[in-house]
Amino acid sequence: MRYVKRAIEDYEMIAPGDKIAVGVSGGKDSVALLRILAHLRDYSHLSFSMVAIMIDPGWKEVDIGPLADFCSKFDIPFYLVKHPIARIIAAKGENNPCSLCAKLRSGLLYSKAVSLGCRRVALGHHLDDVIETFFLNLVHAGYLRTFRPVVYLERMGIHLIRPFSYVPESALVHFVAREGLPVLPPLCPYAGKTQRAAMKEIVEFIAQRYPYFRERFRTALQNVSLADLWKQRRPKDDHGGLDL
Ligand SMILES: Nc1ncnc2c1ncn2[C@@H]1O[C@H](COP(=O)(O)OP(=O)(O)OP(=O)(O)O)[C@@H](O)[C@H]1O
Repeated sequence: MRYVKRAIEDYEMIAPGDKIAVGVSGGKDSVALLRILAHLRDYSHLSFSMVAIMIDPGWKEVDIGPLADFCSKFDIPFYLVKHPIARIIAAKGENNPCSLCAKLRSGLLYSKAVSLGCRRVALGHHLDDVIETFFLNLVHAGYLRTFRPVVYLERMGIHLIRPFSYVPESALVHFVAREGLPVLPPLCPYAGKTQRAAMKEIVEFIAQRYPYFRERFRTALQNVSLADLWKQRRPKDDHGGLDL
């Protein structure tokens, strides 16, 4: 909770009167995010309201009952948006299904949020996601780049916020178990099989040797010595980072 509050403060993620849409996959991270934001809504000086939005891409049948009950218990309006993303991907014979699925899912999530009057969309990305994304971009695309705690999407007029940006994944695993939160089975057939899983192993390998690695990584992102980076390539040489 301390880390979440600090990230929210450091990056001014929540303003008085905000209505926040929480993107919920049913996985542990987004369910933990729902629980913690509901707690902050009810017991902190922050004054905001929230809704939960789940995009069902139609990979398989999922019983969302436990999640809907959980939302109702904590007074969080729950919206399920069904869209045949899985069918679209199968019809296209897509060779990068994760990227297309993520794009379509995000579009649906942001549009639903806007239609509900939400100008902030909260996502459950945590510190391990930040580090893994950095390494994915480094290794596969040759970029020093990862996602930010807050991003303004001008086209949609919304801020994406990532309140778990300072929180290591292990803390969320413990939190979810301790609170007995209702985590649904993965919606996605590719879960755990992506390139990200390989990066997870590498991050864990380094952290075993250097226990403060994750924390150091976070502070490093806030202490970039730009003057020591190399001369940048011209924009026409820019092939873009990985779409992660
Ligand atoms: N189907 C979905 N509907 C709404 N929001 C989603 C959905 N899938 C992912 N998100 C949002 O995007 C974030 C990152 O998605 P990702 O697929 O990387 O999930 P993850 O790291 O496995 O997290 P989680 O444990 O919440 O599934 C999630 O934490 C959630 O906020």
